[in-house]
Amino acid sequence: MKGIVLAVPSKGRLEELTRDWFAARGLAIGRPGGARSYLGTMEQMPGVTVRFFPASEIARELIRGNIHVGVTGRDLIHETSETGPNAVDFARSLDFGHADVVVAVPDAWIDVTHMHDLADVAADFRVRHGRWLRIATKYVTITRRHFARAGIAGYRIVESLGATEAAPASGVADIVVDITSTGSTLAANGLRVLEDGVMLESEANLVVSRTADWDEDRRALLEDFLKRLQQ
Ligand SMILES: Nc1ncnc2c1ncn2[C@@H]1O[C@H](COP(=O)(O)OP(=O)(O)OP(=O)(O)O)[C@@H](O)[C@H]1O
Ligand SMILES: O=P(O)(O)OC[C@H]1O[C@H](OP(=O)(O)OP(=O)(O)O)[C@H](O)[C@@H]1O
Repeated sequence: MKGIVLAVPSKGRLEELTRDWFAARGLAIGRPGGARSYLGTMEQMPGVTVRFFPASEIARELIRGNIHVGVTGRDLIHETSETGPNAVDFARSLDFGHADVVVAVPDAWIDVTHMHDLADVAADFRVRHGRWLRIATKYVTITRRHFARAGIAGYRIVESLGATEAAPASGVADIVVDITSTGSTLAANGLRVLEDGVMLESEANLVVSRTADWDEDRRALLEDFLKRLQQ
């Protein structure tokens, strides 16, 4: 029988929580080769091949159809490509990895509380400051979509791979789009989320690829797998 490939996070904050989640449902994931090995085991489901990838690569490979099922953040599916959400099914939310992708501005921008205020700022920015409004983010796709919806076109994205919240204070950008969970990183950097600035609510999900190679055997296996996780 043909099997299915399940990808789980190899590192980062989702790794341990994912393994705990499966173990709690009687489907323990083993990593016999240790933390440096990228092949795992799920003894209770012999048809399932477990692979370890970074969460962002899991999103990309699910969309491309190179893996059948994976655990990753909802935000990463939306960010990886505009059409990402159409290429997958969010089979279930896993109740961890909760975080929001938000637009945040410096506390000092007291008149800017909503996206429409930001639209006014962006429209004037070039005349006032001689340059475009700069947004620091690693969420480029989500930012473009959300800003287009809000009718904001006058901005430039400064791609940031870490410590995004530091960008306004260091003069690298004016505002940020980033993920927030407790809000403490934004607060510590003197930034405030706009009142309608939540662009996406994310959490870890069990995601099924629609573009992967599915046949009858694999569908039956998926059904069995999902049934065993139903609790
Ligand atoms: N502070 C947070 N609290 C909860 N979940 C978060 C938080 N920050 C990010 N996440 C979620 O965790 C997932 C990414 O996890 P993580 O940063 O460990 O992944 P990664 O791909 O290994 O990261 P990187 O390669 O950027 O280090 C995303 O879905 C994101 O929404
Ligand atoms: O709202 P909070 O609970 O403060 O969490 C938000 C922070 O968590 C993430 O950073 P991470 O720890 O992944 O570091 P990074 O800068 O390397 O992405 C995110 O980019 C924020 O900086």
